[in-house]
Amino acid sequence: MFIVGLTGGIGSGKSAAAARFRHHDVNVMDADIAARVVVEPGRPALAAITEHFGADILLENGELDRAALRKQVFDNPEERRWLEQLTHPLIREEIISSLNASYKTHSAPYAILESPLLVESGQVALVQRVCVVDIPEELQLARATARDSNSAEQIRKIMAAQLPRAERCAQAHDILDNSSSLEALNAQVDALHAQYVQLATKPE
Ligand SMILES: CC(C)(COP(=O)(O)OP(=O)(O)OC[C@H]1O[C@@H](n2cnc3c(N)ncnc32)[C@H](O)[C@@H]1O)[C@@H](O)C(=O)NCCC(=O)NCCS
Ligand SMILES: Nc1ncnc2c1ncn2[C@@H]1O[C@H](COP(=O)(O)OP(=O)(O)OP(=O)(O)O)[C@@H](O)[C@H]1O
Repeated sequence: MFIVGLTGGIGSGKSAAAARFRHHDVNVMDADIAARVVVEPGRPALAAITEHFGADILLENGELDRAALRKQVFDNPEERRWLEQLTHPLIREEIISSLNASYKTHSAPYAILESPLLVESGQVALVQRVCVVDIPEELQLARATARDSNSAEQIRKIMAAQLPRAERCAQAHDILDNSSSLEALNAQVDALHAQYVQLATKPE
């Protein structure tokens, strides 16, 4: 299966680009969803997180208190690394099984793995090509702050835990410039889609 990794920092426009790929009936697998599945109640990872951080890290209904954990890990790089060494291998397994389960459910001849940490987590090994959604960091901060309940300070901390813009772009085969309108982004996605269809169907 030809898989394109779609990455970019928080608020760069991955979901917006993914929506346009879906419009072309491309199977898009979202790593953030896999990351939520592996910490659902009953999963071993949630028990390990509760043991490490204490029962206060759970909501009354037994689910993970994501806001509480977000605060813990983005204020403290050591705790973040602890969480990542626990969850990243599980997220990777979840991505592989979801991609296998959804194989051939869409008409496009390739799939997309949408992941904010494609490079940082090593998920890049699962894909044949890397597409980066790129915007200047100030715009990233402005869009992410406008969308989320997170403060600008919190978004800055999350950005600091991700690859710097230049390093991420250096990994890219393709770059989607999302610094202007959604129409401009969509036009770039349409062009890349045509290219990916060709790449995925060309004879070996
Ligand atoms: C800390 C948690 C509980 C916060 O949950 P919350 O619902 O507030 O955020 P959500 O999961 O939707 O992530 C929002 C964005 O934060 C960024 N982000 C999340 N985890 C990380 C991380 N470890 N390092 C850098 N950025 C991250 C990404 O841009 C992501 O899109 C959660 O992000 C988490 O479990 N992170 C560790 C797992 C992970 O690395 N996930 C990223 C996908 S592989
Ligand atoms: N070209 C654009 N013009 C204006 N707003 C945009 C544009 N692209 C995306 N946005 C807005 O910016 C915010 C971030 O975009 P989006 O959710 O697609 O980013 P993301 O990379 O998926 O973020 P995250 O990693 O946090 O999930 C959203 O509110 C979205 O509507």
